[in-house]
Amino acid sequence: MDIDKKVWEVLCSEEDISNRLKELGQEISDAYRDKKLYVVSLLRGSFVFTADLVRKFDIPVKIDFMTTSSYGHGTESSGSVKIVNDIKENLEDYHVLVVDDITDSGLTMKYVMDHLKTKNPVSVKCCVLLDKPERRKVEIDPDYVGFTIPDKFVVGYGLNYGDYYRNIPYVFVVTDKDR
Ligand SMILES: O=P(O)(O)OC[C@H]1O[C@H](OP(=O)(O)OP(=O)(O)O)[C@H](O)[C@@H]1O
Ligand SMILES: Nc1nc2[nH]cnc2c(=O)[nH]1
Repeated sequence: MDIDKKVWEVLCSEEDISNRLKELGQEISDAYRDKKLYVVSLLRGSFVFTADLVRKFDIPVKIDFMTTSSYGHGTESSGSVKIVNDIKENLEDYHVLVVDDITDSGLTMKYVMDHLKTKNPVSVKCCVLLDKPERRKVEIDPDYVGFTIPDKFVVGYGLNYGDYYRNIPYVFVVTDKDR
């Protein structure tokens, strides 16, 4: 895909995202009030979403990061998820909320949640900004979803294309100029 020969179509604007994050932040705060919450954010894609989401919480929270990788520079999952960097903290006694930018095939989230369960937390749930259920290869139904989106490769707000565009403050899809 040569991105210069494409049209950018905004799918979730900055305003859409900001409004939805306020709702999600409240919902999650209410669900975990008086519980010990540990957010585990999956780098690299979720760094923008996590930073904005946790600032909407009105409860205390611990935050750590794992680096996972399965797409490389392409638009299709390699099918195998790598944990490039694991978290160091002991999760016993904590309710874990895994935060990621997108669930597509579901392979990353399933793999990470199964991995974190071996660390004996009280519970493991997940929150994703974008859910693309049409693409699922494994059974997973995210607990908190910002937006359910169609089967399109999306970019921006943390999501990359060829290692670029993560800093664009909204989510967009790329389509052919002559469409
Ligand atoms: O549901 P899946 O098909 O597994 O896809 C979702 C994963 O793909 C992307 O990560 P990627 O492996 O591209 O690494 P990145 O976070 O560095 O962008 C994205 O950030 C999710 O973690
Ligand atoms: N940038 C990007 N990464 C992904 N990883 C899984 N699905 C997607 C997607 O639609 N866009």
